[in-house]
Amino acid sequence: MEYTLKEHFGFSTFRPYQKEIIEKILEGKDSLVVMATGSGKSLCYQVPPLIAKKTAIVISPLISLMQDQVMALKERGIRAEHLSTAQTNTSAQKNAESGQYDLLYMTPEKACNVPTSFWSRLLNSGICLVAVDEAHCISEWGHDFRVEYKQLYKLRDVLVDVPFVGLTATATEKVRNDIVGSLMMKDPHIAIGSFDRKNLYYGVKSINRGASFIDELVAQISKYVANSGSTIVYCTTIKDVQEITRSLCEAGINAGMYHGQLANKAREESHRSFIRDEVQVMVATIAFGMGIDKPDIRHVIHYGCPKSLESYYQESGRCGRDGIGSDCWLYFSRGDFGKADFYCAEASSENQKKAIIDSLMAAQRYCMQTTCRRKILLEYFGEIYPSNNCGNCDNCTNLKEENDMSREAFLLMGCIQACGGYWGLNLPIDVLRGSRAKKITEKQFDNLPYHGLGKDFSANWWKTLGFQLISFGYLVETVKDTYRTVSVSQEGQKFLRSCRPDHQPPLLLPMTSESGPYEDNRSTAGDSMAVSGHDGLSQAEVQLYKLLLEERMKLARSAGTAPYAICGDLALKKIVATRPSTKARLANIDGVNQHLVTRYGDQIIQTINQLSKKLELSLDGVAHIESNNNNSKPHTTIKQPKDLPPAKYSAWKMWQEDGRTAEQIANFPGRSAPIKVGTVLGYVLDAAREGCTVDWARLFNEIGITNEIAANIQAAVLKVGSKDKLKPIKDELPEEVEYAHIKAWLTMQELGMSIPIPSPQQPSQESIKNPNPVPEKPQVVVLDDSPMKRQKVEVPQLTEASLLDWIQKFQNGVTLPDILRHFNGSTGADVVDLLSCMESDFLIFQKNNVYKIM
Ligand SMILES: Nc1ncnc2c1ncn2[C@@H]1O[C@H](COP(=O)(O)OP(=O)(O)OP(=O)(O)O)[C@@H](O)[C@H]1O
Repeated sequence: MEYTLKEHFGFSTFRPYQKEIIEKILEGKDSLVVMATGSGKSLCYQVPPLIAKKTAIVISPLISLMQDQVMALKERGIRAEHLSTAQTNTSAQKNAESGQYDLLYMTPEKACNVPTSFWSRLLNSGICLVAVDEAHCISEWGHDFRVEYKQLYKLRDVLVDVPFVGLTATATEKVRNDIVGSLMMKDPHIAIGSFDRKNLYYGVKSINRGASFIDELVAQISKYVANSGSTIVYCTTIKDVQEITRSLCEAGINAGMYHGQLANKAREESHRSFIRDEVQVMVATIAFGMGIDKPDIRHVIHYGCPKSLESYYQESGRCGRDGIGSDCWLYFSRGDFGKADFYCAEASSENQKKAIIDSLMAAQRYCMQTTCRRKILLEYFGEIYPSNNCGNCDNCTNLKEENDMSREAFLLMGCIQACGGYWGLNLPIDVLRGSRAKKITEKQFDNLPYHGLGKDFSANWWKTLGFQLISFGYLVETVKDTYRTVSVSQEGQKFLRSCRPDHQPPLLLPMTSESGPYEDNRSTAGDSMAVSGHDGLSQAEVQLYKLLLEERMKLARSAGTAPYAICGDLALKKIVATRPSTKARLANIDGVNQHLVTRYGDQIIQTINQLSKKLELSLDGVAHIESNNNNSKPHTTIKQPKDLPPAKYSAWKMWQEDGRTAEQIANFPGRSAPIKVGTVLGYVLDAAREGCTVDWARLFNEIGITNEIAANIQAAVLKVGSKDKLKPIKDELPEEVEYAHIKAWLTMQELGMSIPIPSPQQPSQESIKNPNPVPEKPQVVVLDDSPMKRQKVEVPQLTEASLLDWIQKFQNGVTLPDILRHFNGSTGADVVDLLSCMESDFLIFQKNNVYKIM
């Protein structure tokens, strides 16, 4: 499975749930997969056909979505095709029948209407699964119900014993049950992942609609465009789409437009040019929806509040699907919340109407609350978020001023209590604002002492305060059927008891854009790059990245495909950070698949060589860029990490960014007294542990860690069996191996990186000093702590076949020291050279310093 993952997708590890789901499918079990957008669901049905060597049928709701997926799969060397009205290849169906595709995409209509003979023939060739993508379309409770999806159960009669897999990014329990029932799943394996999109930054801002805001938006988007990556601007009306597109184009930004009134052809063209990076910005209504399978969208902007949090989660979820930090900004104006009647026009029953209003209220609450946005979103979907501060939304990153709201809180809570505590927020607010509506006079709420005391503030202002008091626990919201009521909590009662009409104890609440202006210290434009920017790449590396983006664009154009299908942004950043000089090193980068190496490898290596020379960048460093998808924050940073003292940070900066040696830093003239070289090195290693990028190849070179030394340290660590104490390790090593070597090697290991072995073209210093360090005659060696523990081994001749043969014997792989010891009659450089060639030919691969057979 891991080999298939690396060969075709370029990744070396599975994401959470992927492996177990694939295993279940291969066992023939029906499965339901409910995982967030961008979490890697597709891989769960894309890997099994490559292992089982049988076709996977994928039911997908949109032709454009199928086309994009087929395009990307072909770029990974996978045989994929779609059967739909848009298919121009007349023999596709015949080819499919004879099992010529690994993945065959079909619309539900097509799947239900092809003749049974088609299925029989394909069954003969072999079908390993039927995947129903966007499976929530099956359910009338889902937000995209498609009646044709309901017919899919009929395939069960024909495809007996074929496992069915339902996949969706949003599904309530009702929807889940519908999927399982409708697809007649038998005791399915159910995998439900977290909905937290850790790499997304959520921000909200209240705006005044109009020309000046649009100017601001255009200025902000032009910064995004300059920094590469795609942007979607979602608007609530077609008029807004047209206006914003016009403003962007007038500012020279290449923007496309997508909405329901465009002709089909124009929509397809818009979609195509966005996918292929011919336009960087798409301004659209929500019609630009489910079919967007582009992994490198860096910004999703909502101009106007969406009608529900479900829609917001879906639409903002198109952002950063490749796991790189990306931004979701929502700009709302007060008018957005007055659209309930407009949305309710679609409702056919009273219940539906209530549900629509409720959804809009939830979106309004999301906009107005001052607590963690991620928590609000996740808890809305029933997931418990364990912290009150995610550190990646505006409310958690902005220092907001606090206001004493004691009097206003006293009025609102007092009024809610006086009205009985069984209304929503609207009625008590109307009472405070002095309304004499029938509902109020009938209940004689106009006689309450609170009546009219709050007319200085708008209803929205009071609502914001109400939401804040809910989020701080002074009010509680209760949902019964579809009604929400708000009452005073125990905490609120305590506050009320301590109040007198002329005096209330202080109650500090953060200022909101409604309760008073606040400065967003991570303002919408420039600073957002701090999250979605270039992850600790140096200036020269950013330049290299931009040049490689252009090269990727050229490759994509000549191949008639999308740039992301050639190579994802994250893998490209890793290429930039490592600057591989050989195809083997390129192949070893996470995200680089065999097809990419075989097809474009030479060209990429040549380009990197040329551009790196021009930008004075060294080759063969170690990448330290991570996606933000697995809980972890990006490792690389150019800002000072919180836990790194300034002295260490400045030593690291001088070493890594200014290119000084540890010795130069130790004796830097600006210092009051010189410090030890070892101390500087220790600082650099501490900085690496705190997430700062370190050019390990340079460090190893500077302190003299050769291939041999690295191999010796690894062997000593294995022998000692612990990395906690340095002395026992040092005692196992030759005199010339220093503590500094051991510390550097261990730190690199701790950070999960591979040894920067000098490339074959650049022989290690060791091999220059001592060109033939090993005895010429084969000899007998005794290995004490390696996969071949206590075996006597005849030292064999080093050839590709003998090396392959030998590695093959060890299921858990072998380390470089193991190989060096086994092929003791060959020089280290020869072994490394051969290993590199075999890696670039995808015969073997390296993970955590262990070589395994592909
Ligand atoms: N094991 C992995 N390691 C690294 N990246 C991965 C892995 N699995 C998937 N990805 C990447 O994650 C991104 C999102 O994957 P995918 O398209 O499968 O998500 P999804 O869950 O199907 O999203 P959606 O709900 O939008 O369809 C892709 O760029 C994919 O290449």
